[in-house]
Amino acid sequence: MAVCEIQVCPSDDSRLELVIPGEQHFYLRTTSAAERQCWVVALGSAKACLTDSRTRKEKEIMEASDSLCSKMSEMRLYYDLMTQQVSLIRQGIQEPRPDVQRMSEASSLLSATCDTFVRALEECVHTAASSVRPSTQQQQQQQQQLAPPAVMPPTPRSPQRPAGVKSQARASHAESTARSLPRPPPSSRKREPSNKSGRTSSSSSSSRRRLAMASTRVGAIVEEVEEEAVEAPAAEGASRPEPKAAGPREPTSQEAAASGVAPDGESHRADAPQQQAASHDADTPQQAASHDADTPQQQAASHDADTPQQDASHDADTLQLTASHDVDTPQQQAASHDADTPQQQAASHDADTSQQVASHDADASQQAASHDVDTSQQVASHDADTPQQAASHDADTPQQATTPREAIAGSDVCSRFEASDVSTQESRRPGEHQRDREDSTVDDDDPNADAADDADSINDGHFDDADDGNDGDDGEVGTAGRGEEGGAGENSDVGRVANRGFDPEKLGEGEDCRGEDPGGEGEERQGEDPGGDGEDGGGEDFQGETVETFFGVMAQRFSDAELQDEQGIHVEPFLRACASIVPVLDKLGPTAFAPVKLDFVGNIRKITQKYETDRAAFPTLQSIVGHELSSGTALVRNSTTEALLWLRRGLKFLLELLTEVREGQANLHVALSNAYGRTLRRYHGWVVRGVFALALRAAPALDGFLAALTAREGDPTGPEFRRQLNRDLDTYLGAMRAQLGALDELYEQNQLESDRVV
Ligand SMILES: CCCCCCCCCCCCC/C=C/[C@@H](O)[C@H](CO[C@@H]1O[C@H](CO)[C@@H](O)[C@H](O)[C@H]1O)NC(=O)CCCCCCCCCCCCCCCCC
Repeated sequence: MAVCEIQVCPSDDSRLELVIPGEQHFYLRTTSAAERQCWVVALGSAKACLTDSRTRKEKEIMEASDSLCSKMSEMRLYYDLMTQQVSLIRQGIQEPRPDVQRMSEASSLLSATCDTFVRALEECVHTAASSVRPSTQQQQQQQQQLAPPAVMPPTPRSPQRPAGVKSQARASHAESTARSLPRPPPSSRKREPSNKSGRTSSSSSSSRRRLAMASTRVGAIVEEVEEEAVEAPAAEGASRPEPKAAGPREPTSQEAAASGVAPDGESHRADAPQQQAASHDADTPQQAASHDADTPQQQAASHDADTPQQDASHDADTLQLTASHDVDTPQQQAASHDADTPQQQAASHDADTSQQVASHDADASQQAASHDVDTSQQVASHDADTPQQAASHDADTPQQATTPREAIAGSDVCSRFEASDVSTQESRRPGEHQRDREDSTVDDDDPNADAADDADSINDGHFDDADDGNDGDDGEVGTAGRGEEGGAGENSDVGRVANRGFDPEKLGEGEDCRGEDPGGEGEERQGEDPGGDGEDGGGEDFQGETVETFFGVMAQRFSDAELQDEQGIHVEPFLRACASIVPVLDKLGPTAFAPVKLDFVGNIRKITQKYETDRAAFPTLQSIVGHELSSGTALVRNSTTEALLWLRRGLKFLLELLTEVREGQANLHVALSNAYGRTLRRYHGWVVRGVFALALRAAPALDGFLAALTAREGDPTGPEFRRQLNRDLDTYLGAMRAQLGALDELYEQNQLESDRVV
C-alpha cells in the first residue's frame, strides 16, 4: 500500500486506479461517485498512515526495497517475454520450412529483450548496492521474487482479483508486447535515462559488473566449447554436419561495453596499457631484455613498430575482436582474476612496476612453484606406477579426471585428439613404451575398449580410418624427422606412421627408436647447448636413467608428420601435432592461457571440421585451401583458410619462442616478448596486445616453463635434461619450421596473407 498510487479517473467519477509502479495496475469501479470518494479517503489514509509511521530509515529501506521490487518485477516481465520469444523461435524452427526472415526478426527481438533484461538486472544491482542493506526478511523476499518460477508459464500468473477489479497483469502486458521491441517501463526509463550510445546511465558505472558477468559468460562459453568437443560424435566415419560458424560475431552494445571497448572502438584507447607502456619502453627487444627493470608490458611494447597500420587500422576490427573475445573473454577472463578491467589491471601493474620489477623473478618462480604444486596431482594420477594408468585410455574415468585441471584437459578439443595418447604417454617411463604398446594392442582387440576409446578420443572417432589420405611411401622420412635418433627407416616412428597411415594409438608400435639413444644424435652439441655445462648426466638428473622431455612423450610431434613436397602437409598428423601442444599450455596455466587455448584449439577444430566433411578429398592442408580457393571461399570470414592462417601464426609464435629458449634465452618473458614481436604483434590491435600483456604476466619464469616441458611432473630440469631438451627441440623445431615454410609458401603464392589487425 505504501507504494501504491491512487488515481482517480477524470472522466468517470466512479472509477479509480491503484498503481503499483512497474508491477500491478488495478482498475476499480465503484457503484457511485460517493463510494469512490470513500475509497479514496480510506485508501489515502491507509497509505498516509503507513508512510507516517515509518521512520526515515525505514522509509529509505522500504524505498530501496520497493525500487528493487519494481525492478524485479520488470525483470520478471522480461523473463516472461524471453520465454515467449524463445518459444516462438522454437516453433519457427520446427516448421518444415522455417521462415528465415521471421527467425531472424525473432532472434533480434530476443536479443533486444536479453539486453533489456541485463539492463534491468544492472539497475537492480545498482539499487541494491547503493541502498541500505535490507533486512534478512526483505532479502529473503527479494530472493523469492528474483527466483524465476520453476516452470515458466506461457501465460501470466494472475493475481486473485476482487470482483469488479480488472487487473492488467504484467504477463498480459508481455503478451501484448511480445512482438515489439521491449523497452523498460516508464518508471525505469525515467530513473535511468539512456545515453547516446543506447546504454543506460548506470551502464558506465556498472562496467565492472558487466565485466564480471561477461567473464562468467566466458567461463560458460569455454565450458560449452569443451562440452561440444566431448559431445561430438565419435563413431568412425560418422557423418558430420557442416561446421557451424564458430567464429566471432558482431557484438551487441552490451558486449562491447562488457569488453570495456566502446562501440566506436576509440573511447578507451587513451587508457590502453600498451600505449602507456609504449611511451616508456625500450627500443628493442634486446634493450628490453637487458633492462631487467622493464615490465612485461614494456617488454611487449618494446616491439612497437609504430606502423600506422597498427594503430590506425585496428579500430573497426577491434570491435569485432572484442565481440568474439569479449564473449570469448581474454580480457574479461584475465580481468576477472585481478583488476576489474584489463586497462585497470595493466594500469595497476604499471603503477606497481617498481615493486614488480624488484620481485619479478621471485614472483615468477613462485608462479612456477605453484604450477608445480598444481600439476603434481595431475601427473601423479597419470603416473605409470599408479593404478590410474590402467584407465588411462578412458578419458571419462574418474581416475583420469581426478583434478580439475585434468577435467579441463580431458574435455577439450585437444584431448579429443589425444586424450588417451597423452595420458598414456605422459605416464611412460623409459623402457615402458613396449609395455604400453602391448596394452594398447590388447585394447585394440577389445571391442569394449575400442568403444570406450572411440567415445573418448577424437583420434579414434575422427581420424582412425585407414582412409586418411596419409598413404605416404614406406619408410620415408619427414623433412625433419627423427633420423638422427635411430634412423628413418621402417623402424622409426615416422616410417611407421607413413607405413600404416595415421593411428596415434599405435604410434611407435613395434621397435621403438626413442630412448634407445639417450645421447641423441651422438653429436651432442655440448658446446652450443645453453643448458649444457659439461657435466654428464650428473647434477640433479636421474642417475643412469634416460632423461626424457615432453617431446619424447607427447602424443604427436611435427616430426612425426611427413612432409612431401608434391603432396603437402597431411591434415591429421599436423593437427594432432598442434593439439599435442595444448597440454603444456594447460600445465602452464589453464585459466590464464584459456583465451590463447580457445583461439588455438578453435582453429584446430575449424580445420578438423572441414577435413571431416570429406576426408578423401582433403588429405592435405593444401587441398583444403585449394578447394576454398577454387570455390571462392578462402577469404571469407571463418573460412578454413583463415583458421589455418591464424593457427599458422600461433605456431610461428611458438616456433620463435622455443627457438629463443633453445638458443639460451634465460628470461622467458623476454623470449615471449621477442617471439611475439616477431610474429603475432603486427596483427594485433591494442586490445589483443593487452591480452598478450596479461598472458605475459601469467607466464612463469624459465624454470617453470622448463618444468612444464619435462616428461613427468617433478622430473629434474638439470643439465642432462637441458641437453635432451635441446636435442628434442632441434628435431621438433626443424620439422615445425619446414611445415610452416610450406604453409608460408602456400599463403604467399595464393596471396592469402593479410595484414588485417584484429
Ligand atoms: C608461457 C606460454 C605463454 C603463451 C602466451 C601466448 C600469448 C599469445 C597472446 C595472444 C593472445 C591471443 C588471443 C586471441 C587472439 C585472436 O583475436 C587472434 C585472432 O583470432 C582469429 O580471428 C579470426 C577472425 O578475425 C578467426 O577467424 C580465427 O579463427 C581466429 O583465430 N588470434 C591470434 O592472434 C592467434 C593467437 C594464437 C596464439 C597461440 C599461441 C600458442 C602458443 C602456445 C605456447 C605454449 C608453450 C608450449 C610449449 C609446447 C611445446 C610442445
